[in-house]
Amino acid sequence: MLRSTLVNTARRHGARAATHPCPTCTRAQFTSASSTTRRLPDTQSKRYIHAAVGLIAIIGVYAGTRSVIHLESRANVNEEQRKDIDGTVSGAKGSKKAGVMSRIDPQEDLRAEGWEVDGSSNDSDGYLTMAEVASHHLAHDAWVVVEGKVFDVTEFHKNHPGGSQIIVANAGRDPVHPPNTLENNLSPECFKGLVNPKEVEESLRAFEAEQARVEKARDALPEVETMLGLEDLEETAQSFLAPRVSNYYSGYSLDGHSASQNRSSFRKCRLVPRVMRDVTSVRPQTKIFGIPSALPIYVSPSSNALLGHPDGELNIVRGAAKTGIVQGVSAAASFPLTEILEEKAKMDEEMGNKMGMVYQVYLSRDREKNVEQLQQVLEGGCQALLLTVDSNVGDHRQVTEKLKGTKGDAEPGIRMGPIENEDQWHDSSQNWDDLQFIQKHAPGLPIYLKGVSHIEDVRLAKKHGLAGCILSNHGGRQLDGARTGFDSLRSIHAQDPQLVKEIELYVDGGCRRGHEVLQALALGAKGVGLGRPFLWAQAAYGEQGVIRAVRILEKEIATAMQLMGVRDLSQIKPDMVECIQEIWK
Ligand SMILES: Cc1cc2nc3c(=O)[nH]c(=O)nc-3n(C[C@H](O)[C@H](O)[C@H](O)COP(=O)(O)O)c2cc1C
Repeated sequence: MLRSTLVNTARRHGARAATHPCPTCTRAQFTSASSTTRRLPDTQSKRYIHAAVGLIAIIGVYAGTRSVIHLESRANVNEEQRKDIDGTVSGAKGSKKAGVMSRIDPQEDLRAEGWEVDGSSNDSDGYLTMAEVASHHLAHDAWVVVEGKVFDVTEFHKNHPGGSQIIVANAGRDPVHPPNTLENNLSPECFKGLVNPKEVEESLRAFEAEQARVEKARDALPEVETMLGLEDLEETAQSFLAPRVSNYYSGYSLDGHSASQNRSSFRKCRLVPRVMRDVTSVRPQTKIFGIPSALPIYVSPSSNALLGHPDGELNIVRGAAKTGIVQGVSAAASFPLTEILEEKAKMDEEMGNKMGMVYQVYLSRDREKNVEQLQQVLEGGCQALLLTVDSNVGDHRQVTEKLKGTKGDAEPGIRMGPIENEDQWHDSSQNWDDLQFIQKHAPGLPIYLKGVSHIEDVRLAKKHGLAGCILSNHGGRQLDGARTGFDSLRSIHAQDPQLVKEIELYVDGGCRRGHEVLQALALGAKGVGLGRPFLWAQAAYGEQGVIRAVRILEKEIATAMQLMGVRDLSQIKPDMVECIQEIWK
């Protein structure tokens, strides 16, 4: 009976969970060959996988301390399943369905299935309470609940491909995780026991209510055509997304100095247009990372698009393909790379044209993980590699660590423990010698270093035969106080204008207007990356939001080109931008 409760709960997380698993645990599975894993018994596993309830599972990372959310659609629940589900619910609430609450040892079934149950329980029915689970919320003592099962993830989180913090941030709670992902990567000893189904049901209900609210709010949004600037898209998305999602997207490290300066650094420049030139038609086309692009912009790789919208990164694939811009896919994307590539293949066919896609990687402490990843990237046909080098340790987003214990978040009062940098996907030993390893395992792929600030590092990148650098402070999400990408470009251009011509430079961080793109181009950048704007756009309007964001920028870029008196991007010269000390308010 208990098992049926669990299975029914799992059914509610069924079919799409199998195809849209937790991004981070997808990558855990991707690397699971070498780890000690314990699969669910076959029968149970099959029932989970074949369950027909539509689920869109989202595991979200929210700024620094990260959160897990799944969106579930019950639209395709058939009558039989609905009875099952409702029966489970009413059973859990003490209905006439006998058994669920009256078991002496609810863990017996699980033992029979081969789980090691240590007999932990602290309520009269033999279950663990959520209060008990909540007391294990620190990096060195971390439990999570998945489908009513409690796991000790203290050791596991250190190797979690999506980073340690996502697990630690969810320690002590039920992150409403899809079945057959996290638990498949845990050894039997990690299993601690079961949570009372009543409590599991309550958390699902709260989750469903929140999902219904978001869906309703999204349906009531103004037409996408009313969005006139990128900031409209951001405001619109923020108006209805859950605080933890907004907070994750807008999040920054420590005091947010770098994040706010990203925006303001563009205001330290004035454009100096040329006049009386025929600019009846302008050509904003260029190459980004060596790939033809309709505009001198690209989607900067940003994790967890699924947090904001059930189609997540797939929205960006479609929007980028339809508008002809290059998409940077994050190593921490919510969808597995295979699914993103499948969507790309569909779009390539539909558009009769190969869209541009590049993949972002972090160096793992376990290089074997990178080898598998790079193989997938090569086989999948990504056209360049962005190696993010500004994240050799995990981020420190105090603002969201605080949110973890505030109203609207799951368990008031819970705070993160001391930050422990044990995360395998941030390697503080990374250095220039590692480039050989990447070059060896990604033969033929142009490599760009993402997150460079210092001119000497640009010179070293050139010396090591890299295709280019992205001047960036990671959207202000890593080293707070780090110089902005645009300021780095200004400084490097001022010190060594020749260098800017000898290696491709890109900029990201804070760019929100077409004329700002031109400012960067005037100082020698090949293009500008935008991160948050595409996350907000897809969160609010899905694919249409991404298309709208690109159209807004296209119009702004084309108009700015006309007003600057340039017909194509090669006509934008350094003397057309003047940098000043004061910041325009
Ligand atoms: C929510 C979010 C997630 C991000 N995830 C990644 C990532 O996985 N890898 C990476 O290299 N950069 C990541 N970034 C940084 C972006 O690629 C980019 O550097 C930054 O967002 C640019 O600033 P902007 O958002 O102001 O345009 C992320 C940024 C945000 C906002």
